[in-house]
Amino acid sequence: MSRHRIVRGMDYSDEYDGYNDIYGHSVDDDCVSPTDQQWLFDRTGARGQQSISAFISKNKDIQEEAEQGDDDDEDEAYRKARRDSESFQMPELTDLDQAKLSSCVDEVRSVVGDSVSERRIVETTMRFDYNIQKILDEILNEETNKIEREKQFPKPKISANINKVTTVVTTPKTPLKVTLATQKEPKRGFEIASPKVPGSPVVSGRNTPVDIGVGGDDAGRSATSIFKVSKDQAHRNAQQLYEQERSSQKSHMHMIVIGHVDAGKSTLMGHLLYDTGNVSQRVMHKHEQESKKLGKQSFMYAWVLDETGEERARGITMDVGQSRIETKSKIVTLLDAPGHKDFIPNMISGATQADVALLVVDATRGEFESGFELGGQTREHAILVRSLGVNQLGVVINKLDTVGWSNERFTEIVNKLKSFLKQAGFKESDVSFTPCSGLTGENLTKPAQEPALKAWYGEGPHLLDIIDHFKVPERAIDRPLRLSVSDIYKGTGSGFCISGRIETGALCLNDKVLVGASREQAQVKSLSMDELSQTSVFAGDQISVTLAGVDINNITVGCIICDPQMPIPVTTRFQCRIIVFNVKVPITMGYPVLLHHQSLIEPAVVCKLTASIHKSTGEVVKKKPRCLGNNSCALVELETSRPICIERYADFKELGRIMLRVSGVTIAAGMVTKIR
Ligand SMILES: Nc1nc2c(ncn2[C@@H]2O[C@H](COP(=O)(O)OP(=O)(O)OP(=O)(O)O)[C@@H](O)[C@H]2O)c(=O)[nH]1
Repeated sequence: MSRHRIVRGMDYSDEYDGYNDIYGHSVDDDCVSPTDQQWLFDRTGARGQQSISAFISKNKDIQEEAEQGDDDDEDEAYRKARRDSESFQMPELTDLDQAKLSSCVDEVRSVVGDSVSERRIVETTMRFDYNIQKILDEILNEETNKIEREKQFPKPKISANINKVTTVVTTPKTPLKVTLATQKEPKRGFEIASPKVPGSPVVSGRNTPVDIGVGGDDAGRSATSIFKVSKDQAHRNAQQLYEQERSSQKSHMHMIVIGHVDAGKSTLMGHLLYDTGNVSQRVMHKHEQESKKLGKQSFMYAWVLDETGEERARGITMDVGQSRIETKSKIVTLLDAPGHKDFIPNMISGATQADVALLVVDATRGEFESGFELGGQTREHAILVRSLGVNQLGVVINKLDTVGWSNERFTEIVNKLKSFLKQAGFKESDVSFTPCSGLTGENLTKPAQEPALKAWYGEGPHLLDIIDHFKVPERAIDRPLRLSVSDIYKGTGSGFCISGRIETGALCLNDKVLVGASREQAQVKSLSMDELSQTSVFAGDQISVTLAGVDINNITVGCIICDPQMPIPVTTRFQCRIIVFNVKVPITMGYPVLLHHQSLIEPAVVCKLTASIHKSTGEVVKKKPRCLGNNSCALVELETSRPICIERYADFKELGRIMLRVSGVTIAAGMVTKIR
């Protein structure tokens, strides 16, 4: 079973088999961590590092490579290019005037859109001393006059024969008749069903949002008549395009690396990147010298992915680090997740992008136990990734050097994990176990060299083999576009950029899309993947997009960008089937939670307990229960304070999964069954 499957024409009851597979078994109560530990965690005085000093003394300094290129020159060239492209000088203003100017520019833009240059708006604003009424009258009158002039004196068009000047009458653009007084507030798609919604995003007015209703399982599924897209976009055969563009390339996969804090995830990935030639000797030498200066040489490989000063100073990963490696058969993007429980929201956001996962456990005596049995993150991470649809798992029994490469310790850990992972919903055939040491590099990219390990493991698969043997999930390319936004930032040119993962469908340059719950229309101005520009991107790709024609305030992390011909439902209320993991207080009606859906984190309340259901059979055990306790399974309704984009699990598995958290603890995971 894959995370991205084509569900059109599928028997949904079959799909729910997978669901029972995940949630049909109980999970021990201590799967989530206690919440009352200190926020600031410092592991630099980490425990159980018996062989680090031995490693450091054995590990020869990495030789510095000859300097390659000059970063400073590149920076200067970049800065110069930026200066050249920004030749228009903004007036020098006080902070107050600057704020007044920005608000006037926004206001004018909301009426005239992109048809008038920034320079003209700024100059007119200065001329009319921030009087928005006068500025708009001036700009709109000028626009109308321009169009009238063009009507009377159409521009001559030079024909192929340069001696003969042909006059071509151009169709004038519709005059901009809008004035501030008559300007109607554009209707927001989500206002219909949610009149009481507070703090809804502003709509820019550059492109009126599509008014296609909110809520209901078919909400907004037929906007074709309202929103026109190009013929190419309307009739595109995405699967064919994918085969044309990608058939000669290696398949691409995203792998998240999870596990309890300090299990050695970053060190393992850093060393793997170094051994596969993805980190130069020069960079590694720099990390080694700098970490040595701070007395943290054991973190030198972790520094490859832990890039921020705070991460390095505290010796923990805080956000998901990204890098890529190439194996024999595929290209793999590595997502190094933070292990500490305070950063689980970041880990969840990373896991939503993953196709497969690598669970790293520390074999050191006492350390495996605290990560697995005593409320650590080993269990919670495994359950979270499974709940998010990841079903292939590689388990790395790491730091085996600290137990003298003991076969008994390896087998003991494998046995404990095997039964737990089965309960969590992983099939035995989809899970593999491998012994490693991220610090010494043992069994990472070549078969075991250490005699004590070789004695019982022989030529068993090394970590790179395990990664290479993951099956690439089938991508739902021929389904409508769904792009989940994980980041928003200002690009270098016009418009702004978002990054995220294409969950289903395809996206091409100049395509029209609908954005988030406001369903504002936008156009794709550029597409890139791994900093290389693209003309088309497909399900499974992690991409950056420059959008035009939409207000940046209407895009939020976690919102979904979708196909205008087949928009995603927008709602504030939906039903889902959940399994409750571990709650201190039983769930009752009105229970407040934080809803996690893709990268979205949104406050919500459990507004109805519809029924308690049997975990394995799905039969209703009790209608309208009063409360839900640990390990129970139920149908509940959730209500969010603002409208969100969501899909039923039966329609789009990728967008029909949710997670509920309270006070930093994951209390339930579920699947959307109905949209109200
Ligand atoms: N002996 C030994 N120590 C290791 C090994 N791998 C990592 N370490 C040490 O374990 C400590 C934590 O390593 P990290 O790689 O930062 O652990 P992490 O799992 O990425 O930590 P978080 O991302 O913050 O959860 C460091 O001091 C490493 O040097 C190993 O294979 N053997």
